[in-house]
Amino acid sequence: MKEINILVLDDEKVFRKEIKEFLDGEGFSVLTAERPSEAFSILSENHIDILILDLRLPEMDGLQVLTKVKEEYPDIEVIMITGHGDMDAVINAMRMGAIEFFPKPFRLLDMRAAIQRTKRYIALNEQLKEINQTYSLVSKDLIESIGTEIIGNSFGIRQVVDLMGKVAKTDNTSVLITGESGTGKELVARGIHYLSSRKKSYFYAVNCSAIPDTLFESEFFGHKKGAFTGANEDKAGWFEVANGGTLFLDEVVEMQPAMQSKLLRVLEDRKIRRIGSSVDIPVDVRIIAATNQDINKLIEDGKFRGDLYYRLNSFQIHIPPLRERKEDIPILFDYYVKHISTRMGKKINQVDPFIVKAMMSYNFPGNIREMRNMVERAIILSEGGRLTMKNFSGLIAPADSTPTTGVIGEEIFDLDLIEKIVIMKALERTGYKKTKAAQLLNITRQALDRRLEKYDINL
Ligand SMILES: Nc1ncnc2c1ncn2[C@@H]1O[C@H](COP(=O)(O)OP(=O)(O)OP(=O)(O)O)[C@@H](O)[C@H]1O
Repeated sequence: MKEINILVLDDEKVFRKEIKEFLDGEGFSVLTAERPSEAFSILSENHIDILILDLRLPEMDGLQVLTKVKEEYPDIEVIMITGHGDMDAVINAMRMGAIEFFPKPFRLLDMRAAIQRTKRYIALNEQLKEINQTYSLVSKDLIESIGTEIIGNSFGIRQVVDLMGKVAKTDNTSVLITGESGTGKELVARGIHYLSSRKKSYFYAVNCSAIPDTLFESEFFGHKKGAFTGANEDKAGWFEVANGGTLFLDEVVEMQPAMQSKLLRVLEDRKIRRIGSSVDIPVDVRIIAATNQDINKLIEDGKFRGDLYYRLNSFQIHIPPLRERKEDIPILFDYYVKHISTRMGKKINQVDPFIVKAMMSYNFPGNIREMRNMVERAIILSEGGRLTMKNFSGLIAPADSTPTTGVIGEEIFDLDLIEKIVIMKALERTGYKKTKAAQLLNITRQALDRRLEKYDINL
């Protein structure tokens, strides 16, 4: 742990001397100040981790000093020293972010224990900050808005984040985000919204595959009371709700052809009309659409309108699958282990290096979502602070972690291991559809289930 620098601000000379001698003797580096002005000049020139602050001071009181310190040096932890009967001030100080308080007189040993606690807290905070800064490609503000970080270091993901920032500078340009399931399409869409001038209005996400055909039109455009049976009152549609903001259309290719035409018209005219109404309502919405399907093929097959595609595709962002940016795998793994274990309050201090090795040769059909779920499950299963291959049942141990029996060099002779590898390959090829995988393996579905159980492969 790094050295801790302490500043003591107290107008009592004897107290300053006594506490400095004691804390120096405990190995801390200690500076002292008699008045707030002196303390602020020390703070401006030195790195201080902990401020021990008396409540009653000349020039300004301790609470005012606390407010100023928290504003100007938010990372400094403050331990308040109070007199007896200052309970209101203590409550205020704690509310304003003081970490501990001590009524005078107190035992120096108790102060040492409080500093040790604060030291551990500072170390934990720095660790968290490190996690947050490591390979996060977006700013702290954006992380707060979109609710998570965008982690990675590959050319592919850097390019995605770069395009996200560029298109966010435009106001109306429609965006089409393509990429397999779990690659982060919604995350990128949120990023565009919160980086853009529309960030103060709604980001409204709609999963087009989840809306029954009969409800599509009223959900998007709203309706007037009495427009159809069940329309008991006037209702705004999503275009109106998201007015001024961004409408994210996930799985856009699932829209019925009639709705596709209506969406195209809105994109062209920038106005909508509620069902049953004759009044046009202007809408100012950026559309971000996403799909994990081959949209060109759907156009060829007549399932998606080419003209709508060209309209949506003013700007395209393709997110490559995780298997095509393998250098992100160790980074994401590291991030999720730290992040999830901290969230669960479960300490992981030993990680089997074969896990990342196995992940590097795994295809991740479910991309980052699959990685996150895999790590979460493994941390739940882990025991004694150790993360081992046993906790990752879907992963095949790399050849050099398997027992020497059954393996010579690159060649595998262990029948069970061969069977497991072939089953995993068949599952990967068929997008983890068990019935199709069983057909490919030329066995029955029940036989596949038995083998999945035997090899402890959980899907
Ligand atoms: N680069 C990344 N860094 C950190 N987390 C990520 C990254 N990309 C995706 N995720 C996480 O992976 C999960 C899946 O992301 P998201 O829902 O955006 O994917 P999607 O492509 O929209 O999936 P689907 O096509 O199934 O809707 C989310 O929890 C998201 O936070």
